[in-house]
Amino acid sequence: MRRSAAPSQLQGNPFKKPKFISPARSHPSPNEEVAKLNSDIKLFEVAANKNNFLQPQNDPRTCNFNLPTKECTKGINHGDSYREKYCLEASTKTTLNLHHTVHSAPKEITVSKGQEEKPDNLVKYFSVVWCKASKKKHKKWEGDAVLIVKGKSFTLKDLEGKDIGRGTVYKLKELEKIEEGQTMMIGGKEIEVMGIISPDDFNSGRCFQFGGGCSAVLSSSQAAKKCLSNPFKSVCKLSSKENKQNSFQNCKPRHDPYAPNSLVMLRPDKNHQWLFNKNCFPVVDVVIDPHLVYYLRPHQKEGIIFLYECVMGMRVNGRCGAILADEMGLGKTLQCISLIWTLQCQGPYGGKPVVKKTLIVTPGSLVNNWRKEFQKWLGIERIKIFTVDQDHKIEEFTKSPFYSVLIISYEMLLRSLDQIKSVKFDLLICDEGHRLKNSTIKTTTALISLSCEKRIILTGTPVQNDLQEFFTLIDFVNPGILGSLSAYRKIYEEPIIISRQPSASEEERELGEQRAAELTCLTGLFILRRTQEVINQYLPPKIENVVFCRPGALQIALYRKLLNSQAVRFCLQGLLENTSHLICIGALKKLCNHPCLLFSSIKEKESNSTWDESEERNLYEGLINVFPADYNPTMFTEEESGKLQVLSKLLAVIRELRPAEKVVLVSNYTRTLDILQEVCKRHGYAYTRLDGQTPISQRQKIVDGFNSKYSSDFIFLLSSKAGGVGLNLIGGSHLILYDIDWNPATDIQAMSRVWRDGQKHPVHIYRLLTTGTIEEKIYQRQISKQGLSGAVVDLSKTSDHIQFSVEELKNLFTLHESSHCVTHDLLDCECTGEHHTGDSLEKLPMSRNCQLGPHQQKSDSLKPLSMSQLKQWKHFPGDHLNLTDPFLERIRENVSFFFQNITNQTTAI
Ligand SMILES: Nc1ncnc2c1ncn2[C@@H]1O[C@H](COP(=O)(O)OP(=O)(O)OP(=O)(O)O)[C@@H](O)[C@H]1O
Ligand SMILES: [Mg+2]
Repeated sequence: MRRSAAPSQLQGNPFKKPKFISPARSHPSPNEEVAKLNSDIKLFEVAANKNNFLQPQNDPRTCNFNLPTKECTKGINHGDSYREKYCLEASTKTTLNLHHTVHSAPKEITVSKGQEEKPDNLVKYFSVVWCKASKKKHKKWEGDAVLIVKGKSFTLKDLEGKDIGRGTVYKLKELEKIEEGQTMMIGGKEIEVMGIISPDDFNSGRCFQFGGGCSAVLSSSQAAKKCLSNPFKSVCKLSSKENKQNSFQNCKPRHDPYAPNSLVMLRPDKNHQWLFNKNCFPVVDVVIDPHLVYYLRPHQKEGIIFLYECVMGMRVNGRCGAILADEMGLGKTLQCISLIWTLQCQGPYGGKPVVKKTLIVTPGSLVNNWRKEFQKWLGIERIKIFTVDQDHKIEEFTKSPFYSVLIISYEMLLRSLDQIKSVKFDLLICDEGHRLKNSTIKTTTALISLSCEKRIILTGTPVQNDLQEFFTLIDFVNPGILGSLSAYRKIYEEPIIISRQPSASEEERELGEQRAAELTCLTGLFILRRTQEVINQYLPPKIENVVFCRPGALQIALYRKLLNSQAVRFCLQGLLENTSHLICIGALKKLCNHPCLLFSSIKEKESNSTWDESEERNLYEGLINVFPADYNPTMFTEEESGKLQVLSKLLAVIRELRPAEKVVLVSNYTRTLDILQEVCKRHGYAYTRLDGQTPISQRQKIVDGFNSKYSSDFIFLLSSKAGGVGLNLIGGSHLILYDIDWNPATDIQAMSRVWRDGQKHPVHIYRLLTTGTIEEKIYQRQISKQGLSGAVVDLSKTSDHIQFSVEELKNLFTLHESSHCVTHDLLDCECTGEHHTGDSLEKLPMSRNCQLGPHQQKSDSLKPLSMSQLKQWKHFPGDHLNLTDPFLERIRENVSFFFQNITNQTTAI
């Protein structure tokens, strides 16, 4: 009879475990087994030589599929349904460990206890698998059970202790000679005997799913609660000598793998066992704490499985690194916390915890956010975390065995590297890890020098846009996997870059594409990126507006004067130094924010002793005369800046229409924030502020204060570059980007602070741009192809890194005074700017540039828009008659044009 695997073979049968023999010994002939394993290892080598690091899988749960080279590139962006999809496309050759088990317990089986036969000397116990008696050829074992035999009578109990059969046999002999491997019909069921259970195991209840020392049989939720309230009791406690002796018998999953919705990790295959289970411990299911599973989103469950398989070395032979590059706000923190908590209490071999100490390195402003997230999901008792700050020195952690997780900022890590090296960390997590992209920078070298093998990088920005940086990140998590840097350059980087040149031949193009596909295939095994869409359904609507604000009269006059300056003219003739254009750009940007910023700048420079020789002289000459004679920058007015006027009205209307809602106000400049702060004061708006000067230790307090429903703060002033990365500002539901950055990633980072999990209100985002000015040009650059090439996703990149041709500079240094919206003029839109309701943007394929090839380009969502996508947004001039949005209605007077897009639209906004 051919049977499909029984649950015990799939998931582990606790009472089979005492009989477990490691793969190397389980075979009747050890030599044969070794020979087989060796051939497997050779297979790996061949695969590795072909740059294929996939492991063969013998686990029946494995989904097999071939990876067609071209399709491989998609693997890097696993969608929510990737397992399912690939499983359906099953074939038999190569295998990816894209499998996990989410069980639903059979409903009809209920928990019962105390029904055991009273054991006496004649009683024997067996672990069995069973199925209903049938004459079918292909039968399927239906479950594991315990067979209790007493004289001529028998009882069959399922793993929750419930009787599923009982009776007597006619011949005593039948029951007397039961042995392992035997199949027999009993009480209308066919059974196969898997092993003998000791009376001790039966009596203690250990042979049952939930049996504890006291043989209490709990329902799954009770069991989960029990584990949670005593996190260190169960598996972790089995370290005393006495307990060790029993540990083989005691090994069972910490949580019920069969409970409804349980999240069970992949069981290690033979090769993994061969490599990592030298002590031949029984294999135990690793089950995510049901308390956490309850909260996890589907993509987060997938993410945890992915991280688990990576760090356990199950995905790539012998490599334990992973990059979780989920877009911002997808809950990378929770996924890591779930992983840490799991590995700290469980392991596949004998249930022994895999990880004792974890090191989390994160930007300073997020140190306390991590602590908060640990507390949010696990409470304060389950896991002892230590955060390093001014009041908590690292020595406290190194000297105490009490803490299992250390959270430290990158800066502090450098300062205390020696102490950190003295601790053995089993897991290293680098949050916002894109900052490790350069292997020569100190932080990266410091982290590389740590001996920890299991390494995870978390980043919200895609990592494959710069191939050099890509190598560094990959090589950090899985050292050596791409070979040496020089080989990598030759094999991948050069052909890929050449293939992207417009002048590339067909042959070069094809080669580049294939290499890119291969590289993606290879690294896709341990890089996971999901896009914002996976959580859209949990988020409220997002109303995104690009608001083109008319410049004030003083702004226009000053703008004209600046463009006529000698400095700008020289720039356009290519006559000035490399950086001169940056000074001109800087001045124009200041002016757009508010003329008083420019005024202060000029005054500052003038008072400087080097003024006469300074480059600014050519730019600022005569400018001061354009300001009114008695101009006082501290007495600035709102009318002097188009954007400030709009902002002021916007704040007023939000206050009026949504008095309970709060606003995050973002600028990249501290001086601009000063002005915005002054506006808050003048209008009596309560505010709070976080910028580069805010001490790290204060930051989380400020964030928490603002997010609290009891806070009276109306406005959160945020310098996005200084500390916006990774922050959760869900207390605010309106976000105003007061100025624009060259790098769309900076703006996207800022915008993602409010539209994230936990947000209760519809989110309104306003991006303010001054009509016809450099701000529009920067925006166009962000959304046009040119803007995407290179500087897109790197937060450290600014205009300093962007090269401009004279032609581009000419365009930058032009003021379009008569246009309502130059950006719209460029869109090639049929509408006359009257009112255009584009298709919903969600329907359109989005693109984000990536050096790894065209196949990548249609997958992401939190990305800079392209021009054609913007065209699909609703757009209309400020004087349009039927503005349905009450907020826009109130600011229209100072606005020349709007673009609007709504995500997750519902009727109530
Ligand atoms: N399953 C969930 N249910 C409810 N809230 C969640 C869930 N997962 C995450 N969150 C919350 O969502 C917010 C964003 O999560 P998190 O900070 O981990 O995002 P992230 O992926 O690290 O984003 P970023 O790249 O911006 O740092 C947090 O407040 C977190 O507590
Ligand atoms: Mg984060």
